[in-house]
Amino acid sequence: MTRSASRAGVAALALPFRSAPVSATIALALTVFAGAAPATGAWLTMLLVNELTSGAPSTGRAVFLAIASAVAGGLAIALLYLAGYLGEVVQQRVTLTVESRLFQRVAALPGLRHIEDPAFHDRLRLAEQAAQEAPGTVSQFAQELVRSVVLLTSFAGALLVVWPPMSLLLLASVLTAVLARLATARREAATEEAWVATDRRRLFYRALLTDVRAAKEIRLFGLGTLLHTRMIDSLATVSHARLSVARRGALVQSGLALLGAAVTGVGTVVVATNVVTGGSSVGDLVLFLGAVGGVQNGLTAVVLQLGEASRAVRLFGHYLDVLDTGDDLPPGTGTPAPSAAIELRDVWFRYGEDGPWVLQGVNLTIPAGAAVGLVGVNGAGKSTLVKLLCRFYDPQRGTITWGGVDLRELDLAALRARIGVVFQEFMTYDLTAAENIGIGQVQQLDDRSRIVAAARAARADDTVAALPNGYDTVLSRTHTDDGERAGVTLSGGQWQRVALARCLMRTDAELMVLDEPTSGLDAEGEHRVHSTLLRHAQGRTRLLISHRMSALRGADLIVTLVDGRIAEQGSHDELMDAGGEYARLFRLQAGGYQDARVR
Ligand SMILES: Nc1ncnc2c1ncn2[C@@H]1O[C@H](COP(=O)(O)OP(=O)(O)OP(=O)(O)O)[C@@H](O)[C@H]1O
Repeated sequence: MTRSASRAGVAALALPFRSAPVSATIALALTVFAGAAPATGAWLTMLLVNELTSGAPSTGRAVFLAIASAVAGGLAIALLYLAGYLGEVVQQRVTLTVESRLFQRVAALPGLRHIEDPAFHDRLRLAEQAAQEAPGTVSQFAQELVRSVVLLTSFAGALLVVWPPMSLLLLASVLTAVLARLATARREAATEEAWVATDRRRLFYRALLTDVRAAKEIRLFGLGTLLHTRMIDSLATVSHARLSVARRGALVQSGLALLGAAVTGVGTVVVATNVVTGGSSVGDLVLFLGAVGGVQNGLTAVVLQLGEASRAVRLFGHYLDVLDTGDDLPPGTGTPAPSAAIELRDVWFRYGEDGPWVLQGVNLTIPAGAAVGLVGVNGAGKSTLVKLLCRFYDPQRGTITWGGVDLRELDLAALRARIGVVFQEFMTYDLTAAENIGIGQVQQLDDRSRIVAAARAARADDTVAALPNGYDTVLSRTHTDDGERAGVTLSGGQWQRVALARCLMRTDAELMVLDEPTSGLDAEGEHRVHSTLLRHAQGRTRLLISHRMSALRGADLIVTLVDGRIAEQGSHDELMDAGGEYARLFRLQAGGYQDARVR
């Protein structure tokens, strides 16, 4: 076993004892008792048979032995059931621990690198599966092993007394079975690893088929059959791979079972012949058959569990890997200075090591308290720049400073607490309206007056107040609230106002970023948002991204981004006079509104 496999094995084995120490220990003790019970029963049966065939049997002894043998059998079964229940208790506690630790790690990842990495998602899926299974499987194996060791020790004496070579024959057949099962387990684990991406695709198609947001397109474009076919094809591919490994394993195991039966046959013939020649008693034959049956059943169970455990241990390594995943951004500890300018100096950024540069040597000063408009065609790099300001990634070259301090040196939570953003792809949460707004400042989630104030500032108050249950209405088509009342959903523009209200919950934020904040709003709504922002964000630094050029006209500074480079910057008038990219885009849009009847 490699070092990492033994580490995974020990960790998986320790998990039940860490999660539920008392239940796990009692379950183990009960299993040990249950392991000794069949051998005790077999000894008692042998004594009973010998008593009955002794020539002068005693009724009292025979009755005692019969009752004792029945009690031993009953006790063995009762103990197993009890151990089974405790095993379930342990399993539930392990599930809690595993889910909690796994998703605590995911939730604490500071940047977006891991969460955007398909390999990380593959590992996470394997980790979740394995961490659910492995502790139960490994501890079952450990219990089975303990039970079998007790059982084997108690039967070994019997086999050695009746026909010693039988022990060696059984040992040889068991070793072969163990090796074969381990090889199958390795193949099973490798198959899961090889096909996890396909399995995730299946889950993706399945989720799409039930996704309310995708439902309209799926129906209009008639995508149901396509998605269903792809989902089933993925499932069939994975099933086929699993079955082929299982088939090979079953063939090998049946061959080995036949070998075991042949060994038993040889032993039985030898002992039966001894009984005929008077070398052994009938009781000896009964004991021998009980011992061989007991040993073979016990060992078969152990070998099967061993296979499960070794497969689970290998996959459990992925769980440990996820827990060990390093932060995708090095931590900083500095405190941001209040009311300071943000400076980008020769910032170069690309998403992947081989990918194209998205930002190419950006130099920009965002003065404290200014309203800065960012303009550029699709894909120019505007949203990427916002993500760097929130430090979701670090630039490959150059620096971004706030108050003269590199963002990398600032405490990440403190940095992000200073920023309020309405992202271009903002979230619509299946939560209540109040929660949808309140999570903008999660410490104030229960502060209804603050939530209402934010909604008013974003002009979302009337809409929310008119909902069937006001601020407590669940904004969802697929979830009900605690009182089983169906949720409702908002229009695109109404959602946008709720997202804006969420951002405005951050009354202390020094930087407000609005990435396309008004694209879903009607003309009147857009005008209101801008006047709201002027009022509520006065004195704060504002970065506004919009394709509606008129929305940025009043900004203190307008910056044009072309292919990840700053092409020009200045006020609206300066840029119009310069006649560059900004003036071109502005005229293009303004031209669309010219109509002889409009003055
Ligand atoms: N997470 C990502 N991983 C890889 N590439 C990305 C990612 N996000 C954006 N890109 C790429 O970076 C480039 C710039 O995208 P960005 O979203 O910054 O543009 P934008 O100026 O905001 O465009 P738009 O006006 O369409 O919103 C695009 O080519 C895009 O494909």
